[in-house]
This record gives sequence, structure tokens and C-alpha cells, in this order.
Amino acid sequence: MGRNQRDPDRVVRGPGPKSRRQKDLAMPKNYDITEEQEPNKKISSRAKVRAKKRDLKKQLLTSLVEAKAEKKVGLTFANSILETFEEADKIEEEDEIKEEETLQLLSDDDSDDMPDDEFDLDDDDDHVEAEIRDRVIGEMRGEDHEDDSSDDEGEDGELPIERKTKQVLQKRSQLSKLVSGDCNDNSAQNLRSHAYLFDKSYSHRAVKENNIQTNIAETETFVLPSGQEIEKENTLLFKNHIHQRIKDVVAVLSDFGNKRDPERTRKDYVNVLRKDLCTYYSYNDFLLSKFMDMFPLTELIAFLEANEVNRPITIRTNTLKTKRRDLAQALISRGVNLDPLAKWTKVGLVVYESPVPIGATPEYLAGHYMIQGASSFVPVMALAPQPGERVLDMCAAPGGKTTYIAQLMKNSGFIFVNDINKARLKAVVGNMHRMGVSNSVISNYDARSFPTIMGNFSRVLLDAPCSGTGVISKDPSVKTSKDDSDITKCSHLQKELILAAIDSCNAQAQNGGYIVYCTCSVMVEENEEVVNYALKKRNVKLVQTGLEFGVEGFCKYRQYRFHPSLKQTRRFYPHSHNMDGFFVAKFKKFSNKIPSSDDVKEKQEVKETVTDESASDAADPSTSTDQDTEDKTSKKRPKESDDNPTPVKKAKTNKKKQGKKKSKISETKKEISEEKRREKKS
Ligand SMILES: C[S@@+](CC[C@H](N)C(=O)[O-])C[C@H]1O[C@@H](n2cnc3c(N)ncnc32)[C@H](O)[C@@H]1O
Repeated sequence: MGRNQRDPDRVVRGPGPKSRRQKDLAMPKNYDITEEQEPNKKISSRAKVRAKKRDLKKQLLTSLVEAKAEKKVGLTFANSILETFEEADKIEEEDEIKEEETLQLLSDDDSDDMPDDEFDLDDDDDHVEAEIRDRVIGEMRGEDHEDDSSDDEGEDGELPIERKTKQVLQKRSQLSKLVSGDCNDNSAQNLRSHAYLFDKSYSHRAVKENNIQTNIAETETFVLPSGQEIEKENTLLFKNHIHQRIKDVVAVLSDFGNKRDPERTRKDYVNVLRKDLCTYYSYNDFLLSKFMDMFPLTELIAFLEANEVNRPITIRTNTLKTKRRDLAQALISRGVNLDPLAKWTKVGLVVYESPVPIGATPEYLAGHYMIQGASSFVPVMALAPQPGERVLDMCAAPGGKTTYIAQLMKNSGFIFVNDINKARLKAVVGNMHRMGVSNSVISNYDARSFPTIMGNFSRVLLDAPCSGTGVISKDPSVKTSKDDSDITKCSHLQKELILAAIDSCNAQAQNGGYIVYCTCSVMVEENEEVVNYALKKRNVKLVQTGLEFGVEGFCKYRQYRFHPSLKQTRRFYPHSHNMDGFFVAKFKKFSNKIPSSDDVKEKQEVKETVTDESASDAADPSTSTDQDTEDKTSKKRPKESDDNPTPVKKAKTNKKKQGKKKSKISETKKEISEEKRREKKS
């Protein structure tokens, strides 16, 4: 029976598909057909599949437009995808006609001239899709369109449907290439995931075609995706979805009054955002929450993004052997593309491109430069070691900063180079030899005991072991491997090391008495908290680092309240300074006496009462050089009788005359001793 013929005996059971179809014309264009939205409407599984495909096509088209606009894909490639669309559509059309005919043949319910499956509400969406596609094709192709249609004549004996299927399969392999490529870019990533799904969707069609037209090799039909491929596909789709939600939630949080859902609190949004950021950037909840506490939203995203990107390769000229200009010239003649690193350094170079490995050039092997992140220059510049001085590098391996210290000291005086890790010390020895450093002594101690071994240093550098939260781009394992206890452990060790560093330094050293503390962590517990602890426990004060850039350290941070002079410390971030996250503090030691616990308490109280004085002191820009700083501090420095630091010796309790103390302090002291007495009794 033909599709237009009617059975005169047929009983009409209700409105035919045509009338139902007319009702649907009133639907909005972007109406999405799901059983949920229209529970009574019975939708065939085929219609659902087609609706899904339409969605995929739309997404692919959108991604394609984005990727093309951002020049992430070439015109030829864009064209090939669009052609795949066209071919796939043609196959689909022919397939539908065939299916209609089959249905017609099988069905005896043919009161209307349309098969049931045809009223699948596609038309409006199809029009929209066709419009988008035409627009995209127009935009994409422009004048450069290369017409490669050559389907007038088929190969020997090939039916048109076979030919088209083959073409689709060819295009599919092009799509697969795109899908399998690596990408960091969002639009390209979108395009890939959509292309992948689209490709998969048409793979099934290709299999179907092959079942009918069996003269296409079986291996070309459908390749079952591997577990890895499926995983990759799911990850890509999932990531795109999460990324979009992050953007949406950030948009709401940035204009909360207007954009919020009144039913939801800010906390609800923040919780969703935190989870999504953890998933998208692969952090554990602990670390991400820490970063969320530290940065405002937009800065947080910038920080997380910066952690996904490698820092520029930078090198430091070894002025013991060459000049920066000569080194640059030598490397340029080897085809290296480089530039001076920044205005703040006269020895740094940034390397953009190199045809030879930058760690294996003759200049490198001859020790003309050190490959060193820009952030590693900073603490040594703050330390400002002078020729002829006695300097200690407490945690030195592999010796990047030590070699810089040596060159600033013009290979004179002494550098004591220590590290607890013997294996890492081998790298120090290698670097010293290569760089021609001859003023160093290498030791292998736990630096916490260093004051009992040696003292009397003019300057001490403590580049402390840390959680590495500033160098995530170098070591992404930090994202998931650190928890609260790691940070606490680091902080504890750092506090012990900083006291040892201060105790190894001689407050009376000529032009010296400086300690630089630094970490490649951005955690407050490892930075400001450690510095604040040292301020309480020893006779040191913070001075300016002499660095022109970096952001001030925290004086107030959540539950913490630090000494106001903490603003003299400097923080460096990957997203604002394009260098690893870093923290630097410079102390001036003004007495070799180690305060007793009573003194510490007293010191704490005095500090609280003289807060404002310290703050104005800290803000004084004239403290930018060592000499200036020392002059300033010497005015405040109490008279010393003990010129020679003997760190092993325990300092005696320093009893000051009660009469000179402010009444407030003595009152507090009384209270403390009262409390002690009460404790003893109880
Ligand atoms: C951040 S790295 C130092 C990097 C080095 N300053 C440089 O620029 O090449 C920290 C170093 O501290 C060392 N370290 C850890 N605990 C130590 C301790 N208790 N005493 C001495 N060194 C220690 C580690 O072995 C590690 O080499």
C-alpha cells in the first residue's frame, strides 16, 4: 500500500499526526522536547536521538564559530567539518525517506499521509539550525572557499548513498584527529568535545549504512572507543560543563544583589564554586579553600589559571665569568631568542625560544649562566651580600642562590653552604665548579643545630623548606598532596630554622647583622606567621627588602594579627608578577642576646604598647639600604656589652628596673604571676 492510500475500513482513533503537528507550531523555537516538559507526549526513541543530535550539531557549530573567530582552527579544517555536516544531513534525509517508506509499508494505521515518526517537532528547530548553519558556512567560507565537491561521478558500481557514507567516514577521521589532539584552549576544547560526540553519533549511522551497503570494508565502519577514549570524552564534556558553571557562579557572586536566586544564600554559591574549582583545576578541598581565603574571586581565578601555565625560562648571567651583553650575544648567535628579564635586574635574561637545549649550550657548560627562575633572584638581592663578608646559606641545595651570592661577593670572603640532604649537596658541588665559585665551604648539617657548630655570620640566607604552594606550575602534585598537617609541620620546622638563622648571625658584624627569610609558598602560616614568631622570640626587626616590586605581606589575615612592620615583607605571585609564588622578609638583628621567656612576654607587651611607633618606622622609605637601616636601628638599639655572639651560651634573664616600666606592663605581669600561682595551687 502506498503512503497516500487510505484504508476505507480504518477506524479513526483520535486526532491524526497532522493535527497534532499543527498544535506544535505554537511552541517556542528553542523549546526542548523532553518527556519531563510534556509528560503526555509520547516521543519515539528515534526522535529523542535526533533531538540529541540536533543539540550536538548546534554545540559544534557554536564551538566552531568561536574557534574560528579566535583563529584556533584553520579555514580548511572548518570547511571540512561543515562539509561533514552537509553530508551527514543528506544521509539522514535519505535515511528518513527510506524509513518512512518502510513504516508506511508496515503500518496499517495510515489515516494520514505522514508517518508518526515524522511529527517529531523538528521543523522549527531544523529551521533555526539551518539558519545558523547557513550563516556559519557563509562566515567561514567567505571568498576563500575551496570547492572540493567531486561527487558527480561515483566510483565503479557505487550507489550515491555508499559514496556519501564513505565521504562521511573520511571526514570522521579528520574529526577524530582533532579530538585526539592536545589542547589548552577552551574554544578548541569545546570544539573537540562537540566534534567528538557528533562524530560518535554519526558513527552509528555509518554502521547502519554498512549493514545495508556491505561493500565497505568492515574495519572502516565503527571503531569501538577504548576505555581511555570514553574517559577523555567524558572528561572534556564534564570540564566544559563545569567551566561554564564556574563562570556563571562568579558572575552571580560579582553582582549578588541583582543576579542571585533569592532562595539561595551566598554560602550556597560559594560552596558550589569551591567544589567546581576543585574539580576543574584538580585541587583538593583544603588547598582550594586556603586560596579562596587568600584572594578575591577574580584574583583567585587568575592565580589558579597562572598555576596552569609554565613560567618563562629565565637565566642569570654569571658575572664571575662574563657580562650579560656578551652572553646574550653568544646565545643569539646560536639562534636563541631572548631579552633582558626586567628593569629590576642587570643580570637576568628571559629565553623565549632556543633551537638548542638551554641547559646544554657550551656557554652553560662553561658556567656563563645559571638557569634560574626570576623569583630566585629576589631573596639574594634582598640579602645584598658584600665582598669580603662571612655569609651563611643555611638550606642551600642545589645552590642556585648560593652561586648568585658568590658573584655579588666577587668570589671573596666566605660562604658557608649547608644542606641537610647529602644527595642534593652533590648538585651544589657541581654548580660551584661550573660557575667558578671558589669562596665556599660546603657542610651537611641539620641547620637547626647550626648555631652550636658555627656563628658570627654577617648575613644569613634561610631559603626554607616549604609546602611549595607558590610553585604549582612546576609541581602540580602539590594541588592534591598537601593538607593542613603538612602546612603545620612546615611552619613548625620553619620557626625552628628561623631562630637558628638569627642565632648564627652577628648583630655587631660590620655593615651586617642581616637575615633574609624566604619560601616558595604563599601560605600565611609559612610566611608572616613564622616572621612574626621570630620578631617575638629574638632581638630582630624587619627592614625593607630594597625590592621595587612585590606586594606587602599581611599584617591582618583572618584570625591572625601580626606586627605592623610585616608590611615590609614582600609577596610575589604568578598571576601578578609572572614569577613563582614567593615570600621574602629581611631582618636586622640588633642584639646578640637571646631573650628569655620572661623577656619574650615583656617584649610582646612592649610591642603592643608601641605599635604605632613601629608602624611609622616601618613605613619610612629611607630604610631601603643596609646602611640606612642600620643607622636607624642603632638609634633604637639598646647598649650592648656582649659583642661576640656565643649562640651556645644561654642568655641570662634580663631583669629591668620595675620603675622604668610602664604601669600597664607591670600590671599585666602581676596578673600573669597571679595566674601562675593559681595554676600551681590548682
Ligand atoms: C627550597 S630548598 C633550597 C633551594 C636553594 N636555596 C636554591 O636556591 O637552590 C630547601 C632546602 O632545604 C633543605 N632542608 C630541609 N630541612 C633542612 C634542615 N633541617 N636543615 C638544613 N637543610 C634543610 C632541603 O634539603 C632543601 O634542599
